[in-house]
Amino acid sequence: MDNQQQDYISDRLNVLRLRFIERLRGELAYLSDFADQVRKGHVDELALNDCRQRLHKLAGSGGTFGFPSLGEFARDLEKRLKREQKALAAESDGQFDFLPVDENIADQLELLIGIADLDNPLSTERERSVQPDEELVSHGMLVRLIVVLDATDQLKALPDELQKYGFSVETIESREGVLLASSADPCNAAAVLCSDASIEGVARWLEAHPRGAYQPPVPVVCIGQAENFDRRYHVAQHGARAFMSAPVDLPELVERLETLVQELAAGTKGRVMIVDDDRELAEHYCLVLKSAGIEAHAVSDPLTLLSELYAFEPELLLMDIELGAHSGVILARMIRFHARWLSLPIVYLSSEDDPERQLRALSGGADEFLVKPISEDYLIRAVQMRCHRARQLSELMNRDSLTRLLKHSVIKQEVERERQRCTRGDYSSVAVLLDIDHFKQVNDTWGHAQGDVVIRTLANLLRNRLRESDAIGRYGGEEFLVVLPHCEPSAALRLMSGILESFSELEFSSEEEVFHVTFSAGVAKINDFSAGDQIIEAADKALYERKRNGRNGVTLYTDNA
Ligand SMILES: Nc1nc2c(ncn2[C@@H]2O[C@H](COP(=O)(O)OP(=O)(O)OP(=O)(O)O)[C@@H](O)[C@H]2O)c(=O)[nH]1
Repeated sequence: MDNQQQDYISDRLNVLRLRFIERLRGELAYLSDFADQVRKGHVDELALNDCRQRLHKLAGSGGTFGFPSLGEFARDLEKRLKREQKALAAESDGQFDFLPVDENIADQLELLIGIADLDNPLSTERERSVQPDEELVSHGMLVRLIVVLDATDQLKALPDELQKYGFSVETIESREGVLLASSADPCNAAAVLCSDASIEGVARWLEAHPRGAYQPPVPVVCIGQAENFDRRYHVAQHGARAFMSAPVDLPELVERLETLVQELAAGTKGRVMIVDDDRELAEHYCLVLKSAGIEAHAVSDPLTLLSELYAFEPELLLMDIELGAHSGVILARMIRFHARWLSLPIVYLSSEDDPERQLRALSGGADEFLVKPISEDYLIRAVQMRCHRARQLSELMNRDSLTRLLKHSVIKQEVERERQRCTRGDYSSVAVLLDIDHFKQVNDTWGHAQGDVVIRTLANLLRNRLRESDAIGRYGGEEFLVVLPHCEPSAALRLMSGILESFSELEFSSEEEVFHVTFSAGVAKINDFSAGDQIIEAADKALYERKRNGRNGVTLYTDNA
């Protein structure tokens, strides 16, 4: 997010605060009038309920917009009113139009009005948070690594080797003066690689380049000979996230880097829907989350909740408990009627702070409670953590454990979904089926474990070389299926030929012997077919054709393939 967007968010937050103050004036006038009615004995059940709901809203939003004491006072008064309401209902048994509300409530309301100093809200100024540069941390795009070279030469060959896997690699010297004076900015790197001898200097260098408020530190991967506990402890103490023994096993290192890169990207992202009938508050939360790079969407009308869920597909739902005439607890139960949303984490964001009532509300189908008012910092971190966990769970369900690519059934569905999308949008998309050549021979010669390394390496290479919008799945044992939206077959052929060449150049080693592996691919234009299965069948025919005519190449499906 650039400075302009951050400024826009700050301006919008200010507008919302001013709007809240305007609304607060109206609310206070209402409460003052209500206090009069209490003194005159002119309060009925409906009015009492209305007043309690207004206090509930103030309790939730006061602190957020710079009036924390007012919020707290409103919360206490709301509880008081709730008790009063219960007692009066039991006493009157519905016999009277007006309820004999305790005059002390009127006194309390007047006190509340007195503490609301509308001209002096507390500052809710926020720090400008620095956003992760998505291009450099997310999968499918150029991932930037920094290799810190030193006299030990342990990392000398790494830059060239890592570039073959599709990483963009920058090198710098480890000598402290050079490192600190270097123009290389580690903040935008997905990882820093160094030897164990350089770890202290690297740690100091990273300290001099702190990342943004809500970003995890740049992961450091340390490579060295340190076999003993003390050395490894020293490396961990200086912040290394991974340690690998030299000489480094390249596919293992690439895999570790891939995991770190994905964790880094996943840790800061998120897709959240906020349901709150208080429009300003909902928009405020949205803006706060957006300022930290989280996608957020606000819904104020419970009637549109389900359709908005399907349209936005959130990873997390934050919902108020009292939504005017509707209850968040019942809405949570309704959401669970739909199998699609059974695993959606639902968190109540409410001013309800009574643990007993919170527990009762949770039994309705939600997972957790966050109590309003909530600080911006806490909201962002809480959402980031929960989205991260939700994504981990969904990855477990949808991803293959060996390669972390989409599972067979998921990638198959993706082909059909893309067919529908590109037909609707009238653009060209492509599906590619890839199969490793003579893979049985690889297993037979080098062993099954080495065969697994080859499969994982091709998965990593595909992840690095394809766009984030592309879908990559493990279709079978050594077979991969890729969906390339917005892509012409000619471009897919060029792209696959490039990946094919890189893959054939990679060196695998077993028992000191080096071997190379190739793959073949079949390409089909998605738009040419009326069902997903036909597309996969066509790509498979093209792949078979390729295998027949000499492997290590790409073939486009044509009617006579
Ligand atoms: N190591 C390993 N091997 C697997 C895995 N899944 C499938 N295989 C093996 O992959 C091999 C596929 O062999 P074939 O289908 O005969 O094809 P191929 O040897 O690749 O020959 P061509 O496709 O004609 O080039 C079989 O030996 C499977 O046992 C896996 O997860 N790990």
